[in-house]
Amino acid sequence: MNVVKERKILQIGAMETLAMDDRQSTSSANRRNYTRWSPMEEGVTLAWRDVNVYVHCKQKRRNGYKRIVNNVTGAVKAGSLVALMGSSGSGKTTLMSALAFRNPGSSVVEGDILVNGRPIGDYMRYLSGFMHQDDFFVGSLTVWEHMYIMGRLKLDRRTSKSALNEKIEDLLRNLGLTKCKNTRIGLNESQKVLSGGEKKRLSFATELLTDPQLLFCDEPTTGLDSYSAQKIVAMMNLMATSGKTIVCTIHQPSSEVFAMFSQLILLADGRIAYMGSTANALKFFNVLGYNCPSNYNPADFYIRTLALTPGSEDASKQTIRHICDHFAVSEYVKEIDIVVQYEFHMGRSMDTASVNFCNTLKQSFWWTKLCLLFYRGLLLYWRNTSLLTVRMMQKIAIALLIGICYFGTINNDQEGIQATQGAIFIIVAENTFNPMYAVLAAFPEDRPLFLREYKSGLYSVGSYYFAKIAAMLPGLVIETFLFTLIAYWLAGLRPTNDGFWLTALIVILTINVATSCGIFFSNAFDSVPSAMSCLVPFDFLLLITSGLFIKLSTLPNYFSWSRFLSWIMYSTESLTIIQWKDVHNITCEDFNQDIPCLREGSDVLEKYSFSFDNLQRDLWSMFLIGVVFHILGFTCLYRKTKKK
Ligand SMILES: Nc1ncnc2c1ncn2[C@@H]1O[C@H](COP(=O)(O)OP(=O)(O)OP(=O)(O)O)[C@@H](O)[C@H]1O
Repeated sequence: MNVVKERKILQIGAMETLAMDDRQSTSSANRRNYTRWSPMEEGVTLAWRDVNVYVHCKQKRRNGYKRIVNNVTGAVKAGSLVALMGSSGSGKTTLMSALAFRNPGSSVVEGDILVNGRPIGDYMRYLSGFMHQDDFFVGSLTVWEHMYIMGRLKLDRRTSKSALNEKIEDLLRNLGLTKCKNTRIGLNESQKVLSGGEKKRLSFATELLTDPQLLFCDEPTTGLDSYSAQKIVAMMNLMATSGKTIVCTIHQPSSEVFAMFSQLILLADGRIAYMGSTANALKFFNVLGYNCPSNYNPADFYIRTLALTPGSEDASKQTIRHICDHFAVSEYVKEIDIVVQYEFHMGRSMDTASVNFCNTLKQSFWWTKLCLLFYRGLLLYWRNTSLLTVRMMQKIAIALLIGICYFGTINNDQEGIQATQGAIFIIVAENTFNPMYAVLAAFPEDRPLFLREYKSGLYSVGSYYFAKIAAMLPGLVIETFLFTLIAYWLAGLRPTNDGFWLTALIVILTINVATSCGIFFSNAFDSVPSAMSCLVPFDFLLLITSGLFIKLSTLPNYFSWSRFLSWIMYSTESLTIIQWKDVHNITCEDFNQDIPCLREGSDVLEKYSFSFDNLQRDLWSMFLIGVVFHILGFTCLYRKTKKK
C-alpha cells in the first residue's frame, strides 16, 4: 500500500473515532495540521503504546524492579477531560507521572509516549502542568505573593506586571480565593492558616498560571467540599471545551462531577480495565455481567468492582483479570488503536527535528529567578518570628553570659592570659558548633518543594543553592554582630575600635564557614541523623587541632596536616593575634614560679605555636575553606537532585 493511501485510511479511521466524541466538534483537535508540530496552537493529543513502568525496590536484600504499570496502550485527544480512576494503589499516579514525563528517577518507563506524534521529553515541563496529590508551599508567603512569584518563575519573561496581576486576580476570583489573597498560606500544621481545600485550590490556580495545553491533576478534588469539587471540575470542563487536554485522577466523584468527564480510563492492578467515553463504560460492564444498581453512583460501582477486597483477594484478582482481558480484545481497544496508530504513523512521517518548543517560551533570566528565590528565602526567614526571636534571644543571652563571666578577669597579667584565651575559645565555639548543627535541617526540610519545582523546570540547582545561601547571610551577619558587640565589650577584650571591628569580621567569617560545613554535611547525607553522626567525630578533630588543647607543633607528623583544615585554629589564632599584638610587659606578680612567666604578647602566641605573621593567611584560609565546603555541598545537592 503506498504511503499516501495508508495515511488517508488511517486519517479517516482516526477522524471517525474523534467524531464519536461530540465534544470534539468544538475542540481544536480538528485543526490538527501534521506538516508542523505546534501543540500550543492545535491542542495536544497524547498517545502511548506498550507502556510499562517499573520501580526500583529492595527485595530480600536484593535490588530489583517491580512492575507497577503493565503494558498499557491508549490515547487522549485534544479537548478531552479524562477521569483516570482505579482503586488505591492501582498505579494511577505512576502512569500519569510517566505520561507527563515526571516519573521519579528511581523508576523506569518502557514504551512509547507521544505528544502530537512527537516523543515526550524535557519540553513537557513547559507544555504541560502537573498538579500533585500533596501540596507543598512556602508557608510564610501570602496567597498573592505565592502566585506572583510562581507567575514570574513560570511565565514568559515578556509578560507585563499588569498582565500577570490581572491573570492572578482572575484565577483567584474563579477559584474563590480572593478573600484570602493577603492571607499567609501557613508554615506547618500547628500554624495552619489556609484550609486544606483552599490549599488544593491554590495549587490548582498555580498550575493554571501558564494556561497549559495539557494538564495532569492528581486528585484535585480530594479534601474539597462537593461545591468546590464541582467548581474545579467545571473549570476543567470549560478548559477542555476550549481545546485543552486534561487528565485527572479522582476518587469518589459525585454523580454530577463524574458526568462532566468526557472520557474514562479505569486502571486495575496496573492494567487498563476500560478506556473510552464515560457514557459507554456502563454498557461495557453490563455486557460482562457486572450491573450497576439503579440509583448507584457509576464511579463508585467501577471502583468497587475493580477493588481488591480484603479477605477475598483471589476472587478480586480473578474479576480484574476477567475484565482487563475482555477489554484488551474489545471494540473499544480497536478504536483506540486506530488513534494510536495514526499518531505514531504521523509522528514517523513528520519532520520534528527542527522543532524546538522551548525556544518559543522565553523563560525569566537566571538572575531574575535568583532574586525571586532570594526574596522568597528572606520572607521565609524573617516571617518565622518565633524562631527568629528564639535565635536572637539565645545569641544575646550567651553573649551576656560570656560578658558577665569574664567581666574584670581580662587583665595584663598571667591569669588574664588564660581568661582572654578562654573567652576567645568560647566565642569561636559558640559561632561554630551551634550554627553548624542548626543548618543541618535547612536543605532537607524544603527538599520536596525544591525537587518538585526543579522538575517542573522553574529554576536550576545553582539558582536554588545560591539564593538559599544568600537569604541566610543577612541573619547570620546581624546576629553575629550583635553577639560580638555585647560579648567583646562586656568581657573587656582589647578596648580598641580596630580590635573590635576585626574581631567582628573574624567571628562573622567563622560562623559562615561553620554554616557552609553544616550545609555540606546536610547535602552529603540522606538524613539529618546520619549527617549528625558523622559531624560529631569531625567536631573532635576540629577541637583537637584548634591549638588550645595541644601545642600544634607537637602534633604527630602523620597528623599535623589536619590543623590546616581546622577553621577553629585559624579563627582562634587570628583572634589571639588581635588581643596580643604589640602587648609588652605582662606582669608576673603573685605568679607560681614553677611555670615560666609570659611577659610579651609574642610569648603568648609562641605558647600555642601561633605567629603574628599569620593574620592574613588565617583570614584567607577561612574564606577558602568556606568556598570549598560550598562547592562540595553544591556538588552533593546537584548529584542527589539528578538522581531523583
Ligand atoms: N517507588 C516505589 N517503590 C515501591 N513501590 C512503589 C513505588 N511507587 C509506587 N509504588 C507502588 O505502586 C503502586 C501504585 O502506586 P500509585 O501511587 O501509582 O497508586 P495510585 O493508584 O495513584 O494510588 P492512590 O490512589 O492511593 O494515590 C502502589 O502499590 C505503590 O505502593
